Amino acid sequence: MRIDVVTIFPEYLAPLELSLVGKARTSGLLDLRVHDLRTWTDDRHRTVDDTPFGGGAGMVMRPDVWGRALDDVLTPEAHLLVPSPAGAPFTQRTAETWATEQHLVLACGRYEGIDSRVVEHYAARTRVTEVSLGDYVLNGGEVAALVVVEAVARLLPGVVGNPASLVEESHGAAGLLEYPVYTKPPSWQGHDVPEVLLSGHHARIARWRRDEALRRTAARRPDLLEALDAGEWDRHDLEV
Ligand SMILES: COC(=O)c1ccnc(N)c1
Repeated sequence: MRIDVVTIFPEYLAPLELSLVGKARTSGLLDLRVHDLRTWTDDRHRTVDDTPFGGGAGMVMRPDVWGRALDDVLTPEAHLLVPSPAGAPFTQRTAETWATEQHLVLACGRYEGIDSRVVEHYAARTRVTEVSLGDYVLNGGEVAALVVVEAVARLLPGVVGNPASLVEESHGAAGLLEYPVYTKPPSWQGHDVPEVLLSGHHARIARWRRDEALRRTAARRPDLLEALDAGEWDRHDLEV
């Protein structure tokens, strides 16, 4: 998979040289390219913004600079992603879908955002999605780009050592939050690991984990349970 990120702060994306995503780039599993938007400016001051039509505070990113950048970076198979608080919610399901794409391009806005004609222009010739991480505002799209790239890249075959570890995560296939995890020592600060996990009885352990996932989800994210097909579980499961 190829991912391009266009930003005025390329160094914001430096963490993607580390750990699993960094290894995926080195191994060639992920072709990640980070571009400085100022490459496509046309003046001595390398200007990327201007005052907003209609007045108001702040500055807006210019369409001409973004147009030259995206014309260079986009390919026919690209999906253009624009992080924005006004975007569609980014979820694990979104990450799973985007992990099957050939080419993602992330356009990171700053200031008050990118001139709206940029999305309008490219929506007529490629797939464009404005994407939101949640109901809050950031100073720019770069942090959102880090999240999207990590959430997608880790799903690419070969990136995570043991694919089985992707199955039982929060928001995974079962649509539940993940169960609590423990390691040595069996007792720590007076807290003991649940006995069942030391029993070696795999069926009981699996049942305990499912019950804990259901209990946590019901307590913290009842909205996720509403989304589950009612036939897949019964509320009496929680009164064990
Ligand atoms: C400038 O971008 C944002 O503020 C942003 C991007 C993605 N998700 C958000 N919740 C905010």
